[in-house]
Amino acid sequence: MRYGDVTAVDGLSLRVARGTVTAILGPNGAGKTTTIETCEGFRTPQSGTVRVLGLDPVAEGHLLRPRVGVMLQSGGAWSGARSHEMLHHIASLHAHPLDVDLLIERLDMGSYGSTPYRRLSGGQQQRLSLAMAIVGRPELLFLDEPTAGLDPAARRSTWELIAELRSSGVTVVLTTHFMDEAEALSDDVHIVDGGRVIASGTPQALASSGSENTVRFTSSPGLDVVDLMSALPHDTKVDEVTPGAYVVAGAVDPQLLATIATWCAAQGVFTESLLVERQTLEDRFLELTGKALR
Ligand SMILES: Nc1ncnc2c1ncn2[C@@H]1O[C@H](COP(=O)(O)OP(=O)(O)OP(=O)(O)O)[C@@H](O)[C@H]1O
Repeated sequence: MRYGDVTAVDGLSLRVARGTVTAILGPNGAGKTTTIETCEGFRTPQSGTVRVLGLDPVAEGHLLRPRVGVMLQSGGAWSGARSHEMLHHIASLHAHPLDVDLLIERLDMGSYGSTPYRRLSGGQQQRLSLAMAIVGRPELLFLDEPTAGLDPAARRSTWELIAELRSSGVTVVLTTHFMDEAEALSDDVHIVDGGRVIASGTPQALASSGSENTVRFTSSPGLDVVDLMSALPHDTKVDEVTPGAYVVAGAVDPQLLATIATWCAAQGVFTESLLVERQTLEDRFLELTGKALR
């Protein structure tokens, strides 16, 4: 998929099994939204093949649309429409919609039913978009960053809803920047970078597929991680995940720990709480892409 001179997705290949939750992870600009919008039929790829429920999403979009629910990253609703009107309208377009009032109650949307879409908070817009995506009882659901901007309670309840949909046989494809979300929800994870899938597997298999251990330490914020990387063996990645909290991913051995401590000493700073841990999915993502997720 190209936008003018920009190649957004190139040779990306993935398959989603029915009745599963698949998470597409990747740094900003990796091509996740482009991939998902191509599967939804909103974009026509210049080359390659896309089949969704066995159908061509562009040429056979009219057959696909009644069977698929879509939650876009933003927008997707008329700015002046009131949220309950929107939901009733979308429901009326489907043959066997969910009970709208029950859905409003389930998603805790009762208090802002008559508020126009443009006046809703970001989180409320997200809830409405999710409701619009599922009200038609889709067989397949595309969710582009479904929990971005949600408070922790709303995020948890969205996770519960996605798990319930999966239990009832719905296939879900979602993009996310949250590793815990991918780990908690998905059967399969595809890590995308530079428009390609660079790793795939279950969250557990992916986490354990890289270097066995990872090193975490805390020190002064803003250390020069590029300089630290140059002191460490080739292929070792270092990232400051939050100010003063560092993660080192690579082949961990006693010499590596000594080098980190020596390098910190040369900067005149302490290495505090130096820990060797098993790799998480987030560490593996960092190792593969060289980029922190958020
Ligand atoms: N409408 C567009 N016109 C031109 N370039 C675009 C357009 N949409 C996306 N791109 C480019 O295509 C590439 C992939 O973008 P895409 O939105 O698919 O990434 P993403 O993985 O979803 O990113 P994010 O996590 O930031 O949402 C980026 O380089 C982006 O700048």
